[in-house]
Amino acid sequence: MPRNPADLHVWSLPLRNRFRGLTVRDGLLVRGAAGWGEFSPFWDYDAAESLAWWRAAREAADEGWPAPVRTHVPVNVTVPAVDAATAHRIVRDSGGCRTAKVKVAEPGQSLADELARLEAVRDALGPDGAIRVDANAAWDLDTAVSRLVALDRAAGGLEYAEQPVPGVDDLAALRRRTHVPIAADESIRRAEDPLAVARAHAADVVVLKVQPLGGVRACLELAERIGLPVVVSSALESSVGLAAGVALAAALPELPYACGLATAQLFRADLVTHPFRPVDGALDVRRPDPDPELLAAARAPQELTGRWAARLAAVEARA
Ligand SMILES: O=C(O)CCC(=O)C1=CC=C[C@@H](O)[C@@H]1C(=O)O
Ligand SMILES: [Mg+2]
Repeated sequence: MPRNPADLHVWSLPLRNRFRGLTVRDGLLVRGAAGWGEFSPFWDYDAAESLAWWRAAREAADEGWPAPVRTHVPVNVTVPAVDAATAHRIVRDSGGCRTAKVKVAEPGQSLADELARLEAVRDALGPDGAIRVDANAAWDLDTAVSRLVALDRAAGGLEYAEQPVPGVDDLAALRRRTHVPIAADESIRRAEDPLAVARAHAADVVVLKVQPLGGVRACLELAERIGLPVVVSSALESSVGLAAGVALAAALPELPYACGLATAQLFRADLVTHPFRPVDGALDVRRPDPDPELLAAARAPQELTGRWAARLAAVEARA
């Protein structure tokens, strides 16, 4: 069904540090009977791959989400591939997060940069915090084996390594060659068959993201079928989109790990008056509405709005 243009808002918000190669994040909000949904596939996702993201936005706008079973969601602070001093500050100012996820394998950076970052994060977190790393599938198997030895030592122990290598077979092989637990992210969210990870015993933990996996209900069903511990992470959404991740984390029967949903901290501005910021290392389970003034301030330039309209039309043609 075509949407009323008044119910669609294209936004663009600056990030504090480069993340996933981006310094600005943009997306589209859609309003329906159940509230606001967010559609914000990264620009390297084509129309076919963006369809799941649109399903998630439609679920938020038209149906809403299943009831929560908890009132708070423990979260990790996300540390981009920044220098050690910045990493230290990000962890210190994280709102009490006891888990840090540190980006590694950034193009142009050395192992020494990563070791310094991890040491700084450990220093800021103290001895009892948990540190995980995310390599976004950048290493080959042998590199991953040796890097994890060094990073594990610098961090004073790693909780897990997220997607150190690309494929399911390599994840499974790496898991046999390291004592660091393995989490699968891209092998779930960009895979033809997200259950292959479980069949191949390729991971100890799976990362689920609401938009790329087609909504909160789709993720709950997938979590049940995968049968491995789940970490809910954001896809770098505004706080309107983050609410869907929070709803998933709040509805999962078990939540043994901190979730990667504290990414509002990576934004310089947001669309809601009270963005999702951790207090005592956890987010409140709630669903904030966008603030009209903040929406107006984040309004995308006309050229970008046109590109999102074209993108949405291409995705809807496939829906
Ligand atoms: O998990 C987190 O702490 C934050 C979310 C996060 O890291 C990501 C969000 C969006 C895009 C991805 O490159 C990245 C990830 O790989 O998990
Ligand atoms: Mg990841």
